[in-house]
Amino acid sequence: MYEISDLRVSYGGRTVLDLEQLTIAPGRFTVILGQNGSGKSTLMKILARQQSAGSGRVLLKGRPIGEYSQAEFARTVAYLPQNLPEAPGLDTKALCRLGRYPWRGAFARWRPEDDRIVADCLKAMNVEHYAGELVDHLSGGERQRGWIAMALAQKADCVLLDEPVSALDVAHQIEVVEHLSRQNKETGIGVVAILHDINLAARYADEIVTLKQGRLAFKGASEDLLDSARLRELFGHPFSIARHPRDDRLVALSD
Ligand SMILES: Nc1ncnc2c1ncn2[C@@H]1O[C@H](COP(=O)(O)OP(=O)(O)OP(=O)(O)O)[C@@H](O)[C@H]1O
Repeated sequence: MYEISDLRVSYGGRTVLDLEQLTIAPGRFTVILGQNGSGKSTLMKILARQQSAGSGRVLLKGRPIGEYSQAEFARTVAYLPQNLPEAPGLDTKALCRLGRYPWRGAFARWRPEDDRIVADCLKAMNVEHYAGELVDHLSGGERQRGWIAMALAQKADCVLLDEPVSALDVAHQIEVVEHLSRQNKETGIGVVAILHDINLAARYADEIVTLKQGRLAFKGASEDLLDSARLRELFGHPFSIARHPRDDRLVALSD
C-alpha cells in the first residue's frame, strides 16, 4: 500500500522521524506502536497527506501520494486523527454521511447504497441509537465511535486510525478492533492503526511496526514482538510474557 523511503522530519533542529525504508503491505491489519513522542502521529499525518513528506518519498500503490487528486486520495485513504475536531451542528448520522462525499459524482446524487453504508457503519460502531444526536453532545467514547463510523463509511482502500480506541471502555475497545479486523479479513480493506495496548495489537495485527525515537525499531509478527527483552528495549519498561489461560496465546504482562 505504502512504500516510504528517506523520510525525515525535524523541528527546530530536532529529528522526530527518520525512516530510511518502510513498506506497509496492502489489505493487512498493521498496528503502529511506540512510546509517546516516538513519531507515530507524525508518520500517520504524512501517510494521510496532512503533513508534507519534505524530501522523503512516499508512494501509495506505486504512485507518489502528492500526485493523487483530492477526491481520488479520499477514495483510497480514510484518516482519523488523534485529536478529533468539533462537529458543530452535525448529528451522528450527518457526520457519517460526510464519509460518502468522495463517492458522489458530478451531480452529487445521494444513492440508496450510500444510506445502506451509513446505516451499516453506524450499527457496526454501535452508535445507531445516537444517529439523531449532536456529535458534540455525545460522550468521548460515543463520539470516537461516531467518527470511526464516518471513516469506515468512506469505503477507502485503506483506513488510517490514530489511536481510535483511546476513549473507549474495555468492551468497546475489543469490539471496535475486532470489527476492524473482521472488515479487513472479509473486504480486504487495509487498516493501519496506532494503538498503545500491546496485547490488543498482538491479538489482532497481521503486522506490527514499532517506532523508537523516530526510527523503525521493529517490524514483524506479534509472536516476535512478544519477547520480554524486546519489549523492555522498545518501551523502556519490564514485561513478563505468559500464555493466556483460555486460548494459549502469548500475552505481555507489565511488571
Ligand atoms: N508541529 C510540531 N512542532 C514541533 N514539534 C512537534 C510538532 N509535531 C510533533 N512534534 C514533536 O515530534 C515528536 C513526535 O510527535 P508525534 O505526535 O508524532 O508522537 P507520537 O508517537 O504520536 O506520540 P503520542 O503517543 O504521545 O501521541 C514529539 O516529540 C513532538 O513534540
